[in-house]
Amino acid sequence: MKILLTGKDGQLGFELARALAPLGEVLAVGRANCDLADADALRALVRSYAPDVIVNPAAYTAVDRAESDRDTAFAVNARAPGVLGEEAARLGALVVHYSTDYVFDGSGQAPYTEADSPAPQNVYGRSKHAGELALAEACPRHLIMRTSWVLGAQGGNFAKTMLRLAAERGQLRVVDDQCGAPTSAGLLADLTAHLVRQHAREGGQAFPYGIYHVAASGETSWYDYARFVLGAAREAGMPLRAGPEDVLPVHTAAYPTAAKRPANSRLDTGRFRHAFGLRLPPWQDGVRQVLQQIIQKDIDA
Ligand SMILES: NC(=O)C1=CN([C@@H]2O[C@H](COP(=O)(O)OP(=O)(O)OC[C@H]3O[C@@H](n4cnc5c(N)ncnc54)[C@H](OP(=O)(O)O)[C@@H]3O)[C@@H](O)[C@H]2O)C=CC1
Ligand SMILES: Cc1cn([C@H]2C[C@H](O)[C@@H](COP(=O)(O)OP(=O)(O)O[C@H]3O[C@@H](C)C(=O)[C@@H](O)[C@H]3O)O2)c(=O)[nH]c1=O
Ligand SMILES: [Mg+2]
Repeated sequence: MKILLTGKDGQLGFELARALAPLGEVLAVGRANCDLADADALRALVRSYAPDVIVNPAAYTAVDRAESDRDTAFAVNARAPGVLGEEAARLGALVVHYSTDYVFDGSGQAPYTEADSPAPQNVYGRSKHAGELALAEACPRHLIMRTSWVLGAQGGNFAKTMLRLAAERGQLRVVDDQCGAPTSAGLLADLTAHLVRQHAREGGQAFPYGIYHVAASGETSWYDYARFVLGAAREAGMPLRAGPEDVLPVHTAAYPTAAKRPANSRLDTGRFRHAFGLRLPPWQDGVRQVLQQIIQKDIDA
């Protein structure tokens, strides 16, 4: 099996390079050898490698920056998945792609299902939703995993931001009225490998292609997540100026950002768990694992 992996230096791409390695020959590309905003170059790359599977974690993920950089966000998040889909369809290849809780408007308290209509509130969310549609239309053999609040040891994320701020300051202010589930890149990569393997064995008519909500189980707010991270980091002996007790809860209105974020980022993962018979561990497990890796990296450095 030949697998083309984009975004190899991102949080998820880094973990996918590890998790996909035992399944076949993996061509892992990053920004340096594959600019996703260059549709012609992307098309040429897929044609020359002719993969059986394309795994596409590359994305424009700077949520606030996207508000003032709409064209790039759409080129990477909307157009590129369409191009990958078109080329995959010609090859009969599978495309695995990732999307976000930010496609929803975040109203209500109930977890969103795949049947709920997206209504993104920011440019990033609109570009990711456009990418879902472009891929699905171009290539019926797709798996789109909509996930939330991704964190990994490689790359940037909220947990790392909290560790950095807590090392610099004695107090942090974090919003407590946006809820979701932090999901580790390692978990998403391992789940992806299971799906790719299952597809290689029994792909075809019976395979449950489509869009799935995939996140760690449980839920939290950014505020409680920040407190959890600082508590675990302190237990592990990290030198921090601010601990969990130094995090102040604030309302979204008191923490202005360029992009509007959904208050409800809960994803109902029932469809995924039943279709593939896989369990989604609690978010705390993934956060603890990533923190251990970050701390180990610190010690090694
Ligand atoms: N991060 C999160 O919280 C969430 C992410 N997702 C989705 O999951 C997927 C993986 O996200 P994650 O790993 O966290 O994202 P990262 O931002 O960690 O990684 C994305 C990678 O894509 C690369 N990239 C961006 N633009 C281009 C381009 N024009 N050409 C080539 N490469 C490019 C980035 O490079 P560079 O660093 O140089 O820009 C980076 O290496 C994405 O589809 C994202 O939308 C879904 C929900 C939550
Ligand atoms: C740094 C910081 C953020 N916040 C708030 C802002 C925001 O509402 C929330 C999270 O901030 P961030 O900017 O780190 O997170 P953000 O970049 O919005 O994270 C999102 O990224 C994209 C790619 C996704 O797909 C989403 O699932 C989600 O993970 O916390 C504070 O309240 N205090 C702080 O000190
Ligand atoms: Mg961010």
